[in-house]
Amino acid sequence: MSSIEEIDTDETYISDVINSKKNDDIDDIITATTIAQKKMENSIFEKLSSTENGYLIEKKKILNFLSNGIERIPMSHQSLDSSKVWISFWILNGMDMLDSLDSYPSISSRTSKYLSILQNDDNSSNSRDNNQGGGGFGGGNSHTSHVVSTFAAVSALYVIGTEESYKTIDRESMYIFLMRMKTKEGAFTSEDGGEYDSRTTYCAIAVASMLNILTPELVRGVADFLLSCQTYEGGFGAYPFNEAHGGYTFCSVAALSILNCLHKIDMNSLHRWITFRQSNDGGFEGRTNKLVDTCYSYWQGAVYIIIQSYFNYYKKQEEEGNGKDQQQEGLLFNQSKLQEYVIRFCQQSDKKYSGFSDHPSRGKDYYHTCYGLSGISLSQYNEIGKTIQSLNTFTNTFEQPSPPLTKNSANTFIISNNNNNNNNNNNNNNNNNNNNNNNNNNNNNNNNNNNNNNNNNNNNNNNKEQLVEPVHPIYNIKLSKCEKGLKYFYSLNSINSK
Ligand SMILES: CC(C)=CCC/C(C)=C/CC/C(C)=C/COP(=O)(O)OP(=O)(O)O
Ligand SMILES: [Zn+2]
Repeated sequence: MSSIEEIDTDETYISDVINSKKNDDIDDIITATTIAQKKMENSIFEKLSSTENGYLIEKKKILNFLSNGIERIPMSHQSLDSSKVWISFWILNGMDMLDSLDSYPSISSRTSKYLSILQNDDNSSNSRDNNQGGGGFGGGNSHTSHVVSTFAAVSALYVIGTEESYKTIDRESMYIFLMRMKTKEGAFTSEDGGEYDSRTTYCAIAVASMLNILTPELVRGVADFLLSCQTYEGGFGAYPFNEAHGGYTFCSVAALSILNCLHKIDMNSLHRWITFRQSNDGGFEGRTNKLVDTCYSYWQGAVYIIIQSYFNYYKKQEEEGNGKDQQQEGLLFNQSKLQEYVIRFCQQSDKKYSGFSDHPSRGKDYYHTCYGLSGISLSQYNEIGKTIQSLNTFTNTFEQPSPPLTKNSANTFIISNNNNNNNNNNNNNNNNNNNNNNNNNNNNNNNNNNNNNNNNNNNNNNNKEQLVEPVHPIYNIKLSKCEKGLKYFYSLNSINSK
């Protein structure tokens, strides 16, 4: 994850940039971010001129990196002790997206057992009114429960997808825990006495929906809280009046989708905001005028899919009314450029290992490797939105999940060298993102992106081994594992809410 402090602002470089400043135009104002952006563009130019980095996902080496991490976490990660559960999820999910986890049954079983140790399921002193007690998962050994760690643990157990992993979860104590986290504002706190925001609220709602404990009592007031986080820019902040941010926009929009409340969002303003978040580098930025980062390939990418799925839902109804068949188009962002950013610029490989970094000149890590793969996956399946329409609660079909997309049935989109030539040309016309919200001329973005995608569509079916498994945009879990888990938990009795 990036922050201003992480940006290397060496003084010679800054003075070079300042000296090259020609006039007082507002676009020439120099900040830490504009300098970091310039540096990033330079490292992209270097990668473009070197033959080293190609367009292929180095699946075997990524698998080496991930499977090695489950055995031994490097010393550099020791500060992430409270994120052990997250590291488990990033690694397992990465392996699963490469369709390899199930060939390592011992890893799955050992991780299930490990995660069960992190669960605080002792409810002996619990009532829904007191503010201490059990339920949920902690982030590391002997840690108290945290809603975000709980989401990671439940997701990891879903990814493992065995009876052993499902049975690890104590739904009764989980429900008590989540109800205890609920605030009068309709949000959920992170832990007893902790902070609340759209991220902790998404985690609670996602967990409850995955475990079939999403009761009316639990969801009351939640949509209103999330809706109040939408900003004048169109994206969502962590809480009301906070700056719009990709991570929190994902949380709000994904949770509102689970709650079947997408129609209450100012969708045109959200769509406009997110359209400006794909930069000329191909990657997504999280906020206006900030750097692109690999992890937003998922956080923002998923929101694009949800928006598209929402628009398609209404379009479909309209077209069915007119007796027309629904045409499947490309996605609403430039799929080719996104894949190029992640694979060509942010894949960091040596002889044995490979993974993704946030920016082109940085080292790989498990977090960006997981979300890089998720983002690639979302951009490879043009019909993903159709699947979530039946998996999500537009039609309240949690009880009857539809068959997942498979590699064979999907209309896929994989980057190749040929695509890149097209893209370079398109990119000149496609003034995709000036990071400037005042620039209404850029409203043609989507058309350009769609044209670009459509030009490239189905050009590349010769390279199916470059596909990453399709993931669910709302849960970031492989569709087949999502369906399996939902079927299991929705075959159990729903929770007794009072
Ligand atoms: C389910 C779950 C846990 C969701 C979390 C979603 C979330 C909040 C993701 C944001 C991750 C991120 C790159 C933060 C950096 O913010 P920054 O302000 O340092 O970076 P910026 O410059 O890109 O804005
Ligand atoms: Zn990141």
